[in-house]
Amino acid sequence: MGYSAAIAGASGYAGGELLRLLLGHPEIEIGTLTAGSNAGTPLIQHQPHLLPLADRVLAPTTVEELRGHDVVYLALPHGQSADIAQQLGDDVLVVDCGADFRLNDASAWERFYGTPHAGTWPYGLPELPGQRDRLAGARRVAVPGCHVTVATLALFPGLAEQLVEPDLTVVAVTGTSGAGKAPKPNLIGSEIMGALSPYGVGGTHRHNPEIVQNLTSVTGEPVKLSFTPVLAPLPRGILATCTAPLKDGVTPAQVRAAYETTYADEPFTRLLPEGTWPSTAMTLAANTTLLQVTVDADAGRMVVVAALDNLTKGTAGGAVQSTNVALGLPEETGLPLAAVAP
Ligand SMILES: NC(=O)C1=CN([C@@H]2O[C@H](COP(=O)(O)OP(=O)(O)OC[C@H]3O[C@@H](n4cnc5c(N)ncnc54)[C@H](OP(=O)(O)O)[C@@H]3O)[C@@H](O)[C@H]2O)C=CC1
Ligand SMILES: CC(=O)N[C@@H](CCC(=O)OP(=O)(O)O)C(=O)O
Repeated sequence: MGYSAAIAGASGYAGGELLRLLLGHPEIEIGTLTAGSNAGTPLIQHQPHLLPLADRVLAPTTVEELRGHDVVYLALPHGQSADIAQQLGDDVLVVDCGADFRLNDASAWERFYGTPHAGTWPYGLPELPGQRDRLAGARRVAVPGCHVTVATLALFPGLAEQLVEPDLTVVAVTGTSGAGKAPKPNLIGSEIMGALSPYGVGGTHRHNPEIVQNLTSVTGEPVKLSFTPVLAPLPRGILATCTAPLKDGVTPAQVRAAYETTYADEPFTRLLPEGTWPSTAMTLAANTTLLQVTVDADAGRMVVVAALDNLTKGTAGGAVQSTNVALGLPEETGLPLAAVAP
């Protein structure tokens, strides 16, 4: 094994998925695992699916515990990363699954998160144009939000190829693990089961500025976005339906060709054969984003449907993918392409 990795937040959902993936990574050895209030307890109590790590005990989340590794993954609540990262050397690769270092615009951060902006790190979405070069050799990586990954991958090819107007709608149906393990008032089992519930409606969700940032970086012009997340009674997965007005004269063949070309060589993002629509089940536990694109001629809009697993490509898989790029390893190392079915 070439590298050692510590995981802060190992008792949580993102930490658990990182561990599941790293157990299959041939170049990364799992080092210290830390938690907050659950420090001192066995990992297996919180992650009973991770039997190979049954002998591990969670340490407290301190810089001393995290030091001495080549890679440190932070899978902590927002706002916890800056202090730790500052105390880790510039030679350590720090990969933050939280939001703290994703946004360029301090005023957007303050508006949506309500705290002072900590800064901006290289953004962990290798599929974005030019991003692999920015991630190669990086020692700090900000992993995107899960809704942001799916919406960005669904929309940027149409925008980059100037096929659609930058006036976008995204409706993303999401599983509950996106909200983390900590109890939440809108995540009471008997109220979630059997219900679909919108939240963060009307441009208020904190992923709005992040999606806009990514898509603006591709178009170079302002982007208008209406984003609506919808909570669904399933543990993991996001299915996003994304639309944009077609520019005059653009044909369905041009739209399909743009997506085929953009994703032809991408290891994890695939345009499905015509007529096959993505579902969350097709991406379960895989690091994939599956897409289908069509044109609604009557509405004059491009329609892209995209699915991913919020814990795999949407968090931990994306984090490992960017780790591979940053360390100069083959990008696919340790990352599953095959999902679980049925
Ligand atoms: N879930 C998802 O789909 C996605 C999550 N993310 C991001 O990943 C990060 C982790 O999310 P997730 O795993 O879902 O959250 P969880 O609530 O499931 O896990 C949070 C983890 O952080 C630890 N923790 C909480 N408070 C503290 C503290 N004060 N000091 C040290 N450790 C603490 C918890 O430890 P303990 O068990 O001891 O409380 C636990 O290990 C978040 O920033 C989230 O936004 C990003 C994209 C998608
Ligand atoms: C179901 C649910 O609540 N999902 C979360 C997605 C969290 C995520 O992607 O992570 P960050 O918080 O790190 O951005 C949400 O919509 O806020």
